[in-house]
Amino acid sequence: MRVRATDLAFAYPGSPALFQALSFDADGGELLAVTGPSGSGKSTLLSLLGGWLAPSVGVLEVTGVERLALVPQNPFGVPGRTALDHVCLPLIASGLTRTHAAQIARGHLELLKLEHAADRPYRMLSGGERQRMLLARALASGPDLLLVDEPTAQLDTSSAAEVCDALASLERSGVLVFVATHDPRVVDACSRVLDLLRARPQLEQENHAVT
Ligand SMILES: Nc1ncnc2c1ncn2[C@@H]1O[C@H](COP(=O)(O)OP(=O)(O)OP(=O)(O)O)[C@@H](O)[C@H]1O
Repeated sequence: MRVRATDLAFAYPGSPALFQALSFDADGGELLAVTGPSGSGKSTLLSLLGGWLAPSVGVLEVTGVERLALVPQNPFGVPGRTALDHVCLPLIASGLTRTHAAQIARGHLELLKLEHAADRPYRMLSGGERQRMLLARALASGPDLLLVDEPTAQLDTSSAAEVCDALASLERSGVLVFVATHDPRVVDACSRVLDLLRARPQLEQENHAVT
């Protein structure tokens, strides 16, 4: 699978462009951090990648993606259902038996270092465990492209570190992952960085003004 963006620009109707002249290529197995200050368009770029929005200018080619998964900024779970139940859900929905689904789900929980919490209800998971469980559930849906929005936004330092380790391990999954973040620890866990600050129209004008 492959994503190729050429000279992308995006503006919401009636608003100035959030970014422009944004070009990049990405392949399966890469983990890209989408960075930039609050309001620079990180979540908006994820929406473009997911096909929920179309670029205002430029071309965004997403090829070979049969399945897409999103871990949103404020994810939620069912308080009384276990971590294993949550991760099994997309597998059972795709037609697997409960036993087979549980076997595969435990593998995803193990990849994200959550095997100890498999049988714990969602309400008893820490913030970092919830975030990792939701990453495991996203992986269980078998995505080619995974979009993750601000995974450490509400976490303390040690939970954020666990999530960063989990994100780094996704590189081995072969999935193409985009992570919107302004957390430098998440950026460090990623293999590449797409900095929207560099594609900000206002900044470009300021640079022209200086030179
Ligand atoms: N549907 C919409 N219509 C109009 N403006 C929007 C819409 N969604 C977002 N915006 C605006 O676009 C800008 C970029 O929003 P976006 O959420 O993509 O930024 P972000 O970089 O992810 O921000 P944060 O780091 O705070 O989550 C913001 O000013 C936001 O208010």
